[in-house]
Amino acid sequence: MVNDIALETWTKNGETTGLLLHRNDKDSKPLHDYRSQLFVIFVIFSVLIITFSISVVDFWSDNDQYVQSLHAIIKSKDHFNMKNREYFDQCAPIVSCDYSDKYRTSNGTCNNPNNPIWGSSNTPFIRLVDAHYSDGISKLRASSDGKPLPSAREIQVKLFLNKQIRIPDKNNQLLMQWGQFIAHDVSNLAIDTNGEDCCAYKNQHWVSRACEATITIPIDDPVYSKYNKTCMQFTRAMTSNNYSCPLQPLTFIDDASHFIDGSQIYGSNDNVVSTLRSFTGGALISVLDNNQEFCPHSSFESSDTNKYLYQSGDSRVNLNLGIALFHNMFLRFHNFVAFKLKTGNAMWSDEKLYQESRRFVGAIIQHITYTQFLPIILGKNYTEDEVLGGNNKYDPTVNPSTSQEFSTGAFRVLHNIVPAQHRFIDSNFTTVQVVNVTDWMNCPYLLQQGSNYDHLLRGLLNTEGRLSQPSYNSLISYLMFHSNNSIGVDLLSYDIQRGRDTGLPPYNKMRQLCGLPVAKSFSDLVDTIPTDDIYDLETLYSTVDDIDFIVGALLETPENDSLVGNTSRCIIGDFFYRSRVGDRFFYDNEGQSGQFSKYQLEVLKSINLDHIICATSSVDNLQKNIFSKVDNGWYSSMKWSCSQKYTIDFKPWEEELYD
Ligand code: HEM
Ligand SMILES: [Ca+2]
Repeated sequence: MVNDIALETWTKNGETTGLLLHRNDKDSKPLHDYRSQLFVIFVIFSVLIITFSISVVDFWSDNDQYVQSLHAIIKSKDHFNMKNREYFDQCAPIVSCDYSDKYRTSNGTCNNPNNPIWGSSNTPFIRLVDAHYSDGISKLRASSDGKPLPSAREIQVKLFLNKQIRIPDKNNQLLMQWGQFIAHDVSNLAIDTNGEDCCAYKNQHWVSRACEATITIPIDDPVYSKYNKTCMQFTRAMTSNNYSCPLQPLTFIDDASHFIDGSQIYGSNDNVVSTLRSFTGGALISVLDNNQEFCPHSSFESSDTNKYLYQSGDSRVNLNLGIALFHNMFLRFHNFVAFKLKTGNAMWSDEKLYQESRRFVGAIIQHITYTQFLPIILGKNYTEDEVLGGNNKYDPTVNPSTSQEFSTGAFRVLHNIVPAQHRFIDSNFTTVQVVNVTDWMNCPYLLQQGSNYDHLLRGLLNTEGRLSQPSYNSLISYLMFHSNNSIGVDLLSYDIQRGRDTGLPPYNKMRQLCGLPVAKSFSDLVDTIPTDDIYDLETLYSTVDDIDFIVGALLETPENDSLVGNTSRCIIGDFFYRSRVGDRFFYDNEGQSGQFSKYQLEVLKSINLDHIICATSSVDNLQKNIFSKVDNGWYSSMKWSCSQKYTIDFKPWEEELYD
């Protein structure tokens, strides 16, 4: 009996005295004799001891977890197999693979020999934590007391808007642009844009699924109230149902190949790939304008010359001028590499030149991301220890898929470094134009006029970035996708609402996953969030368990030399760790069919973003650290010229030499 109770008490982990008394009341016989009383005292005493030891165990296990490395928590072998099992059981396509092939497939299939569709396009984002919906299936999460959560825009207004810090960052705007470029390599969540004006139907009895989650704007909103707007257009994301795979709870599909493989340049499936290839000399199709090379134009509204859009491997190529610039830069770089490889290998076919150039470009994108970008985003030590740590052996048990928590949550925190404006800087270092980011969304033609391509690139290089902070810039906070005569939408409201749309777990759950103690009350958040913000959170949310992930993550004080707080760093670090170790074609993996030769690898490791800029633009002087802003006063001493420093040696690719 004692053992039974003790065992039950132990297994219930802390729910002790109540359980015991309840069981005694109900189950035990009246206590008549002294022996029985002694027995009760003994039991109570044991329970007290057990209770005490459990709290000690809890205390230590919390703290123990706290110091555990990220991988010990997330990398457990079965974790990912369990999470998306339904998809794999019911909907996964069957593919046939040739594992001796040296090149990646366009959609990312056949990377993992045991699970050939892991990380391929049109497969689900993986969940690190189970989906959180109020009905367990698809309805947006509610507060713990059952009431609706505060509106996403109300949170933006009360917690973030107008808290902009205008201290310039030591990093330049190019850093932000690399981040978005990589985001689009690994993550593309299709949105159900059915053309409906959802706010027009808001109060009707029935609304389409896409329109279920419009964002309520508070009546005293400092911006939207001037336009009498109380509802923000928002449509829900597509789910696996839209991909003929009905699953519950909702499961979301990544349209991009999850690997860092340049799929945003080349396309994530064979159809897109073939529309972008010229099929001569391994090159991609391009247009020449004023002696400069640009991405091909899509036929959309081509009658109006100013309204052309670029075509590339990712549908968001035209989203903003900076991302369009990067697509053009990498198109040029691919064609530059193909040309150089052809020069050294006259016999290579178009196919061979295309695949070798793509493999080269993909390797450089990984190299820049892991050695130049991540040390700034996550901090140098964290990147070295947690993301690059260990040997460079491929581990087929690691699932490389993009996580929902990374894509809809942690990586979006870096929307806080998106600047409101870009500068166009000419070769004399004079600013010739300043543009609002929000005035040139889905409208890239400015980039192609005169020397604007080089001017914007010089602007990104030589303009201080927006300091990482708990707010987004004021323009993307109400002018996203605006037209001439209408106000736009707010990116932070979208990020919060998208988190709810995709069933992201709340902030406290993410803390727990990352080894932080679960906050039992708002005041427990003090280890990661400044006190003033905790007070504000308390006025908005019913309990500490209700806080949206991105809201908590944005408020977290950045860790050491990183740009993000503890939980974002953990989730971003997890993704980039898995994306390296779980990618059979990772550029410096040893012992795999796609492995580069020793000399090729030496060259690849010596190349960085500087080389790409030098090879593809007329910018000819670059700061030693490409993502840092250098004062132009120090111009000559702080910069290296392209011809001195940034040539690329293609000799190790000349087959004749190494056959
Ligand atoms: C001018 C710069 C940028 C603009 C205008 C922009 C805009 C957007 C928009 C409109 C969305 C979709 C919102 C939704 O409907 O849910 C989005 C998604 C996203 N953004 Fe940005 N963004 C920018 C820069 C960045 C940067 C710097 C990062 C990270 C370093 C980033 C990471 C992401 C991620 C991970 C997603 C989700 C992608 C997906 O799965 O579809 N963005 N962004
Ligand atoms: Ca990719």
